Amino acid sequence: MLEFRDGPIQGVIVTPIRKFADERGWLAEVFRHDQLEADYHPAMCYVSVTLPGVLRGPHEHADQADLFSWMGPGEFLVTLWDNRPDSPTYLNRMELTLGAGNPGSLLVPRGVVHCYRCTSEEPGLVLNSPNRLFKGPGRTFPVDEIRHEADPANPFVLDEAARRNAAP
Ligand SMILES: Cc1cn([C@H]2C[C@H](O)[C@@H](COP(=O)(O)OP(=O)(O)O[C@H]3O[C@@H](C)C(=O)[C@@H](O)[C@H]3O)O2)c(=O)[nH]c1=O
Repeated sequence: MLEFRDGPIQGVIVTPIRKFADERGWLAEVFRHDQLEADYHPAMCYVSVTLPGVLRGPHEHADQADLFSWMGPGEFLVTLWDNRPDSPTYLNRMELTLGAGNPGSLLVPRGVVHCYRCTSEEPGLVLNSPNRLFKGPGRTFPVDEIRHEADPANPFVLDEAARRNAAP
């Protein structure tokens, strides 16, 4: 059984999202190539909405890095685990709260297992700007995903469930 400990994960980057608000509403930058290493420049972007209480993941990518942006509506609890045996932070776990109350983006390198749960009473929105195309050019390749959530006995699935059950 894997033993996790709380701590930073090498290569994970958390960046606050600054909202420029005025009488019309607000505007925020989501990513800039001058602030991202070239290997992490996004290849595409998609948006998803997650219903209250619902968990997406945990899973990881063999090659892709995800660049998530949470800016509301909604709030999320995000959990990451370093699953790279050659990493100095192997088996470290990070938890973050991101969304309308704490807008931010999160770079998740390959090999870092990740999941997020919508914790608000309203559905939550997230953008993802990964550095690879989903299913590759023309959607002709297999999906790059290791879906830990498919196995209820998986250590990442069990760790997420244990922490949620222990939460006040
Ligand atoms: C990710 C993705 C999915 N889809 C389609 C496939 C499927 O029919 C539908 C829902 O996709 P999924 O079930 O893979 O969605 P989901 O399980 O929410 O996948 C996401 O989970 C979070 C935790 C992540 O880390 C992301 O990288 C992403 O993999 O959308 C695309 O067309 N393009 C995409 O880029």
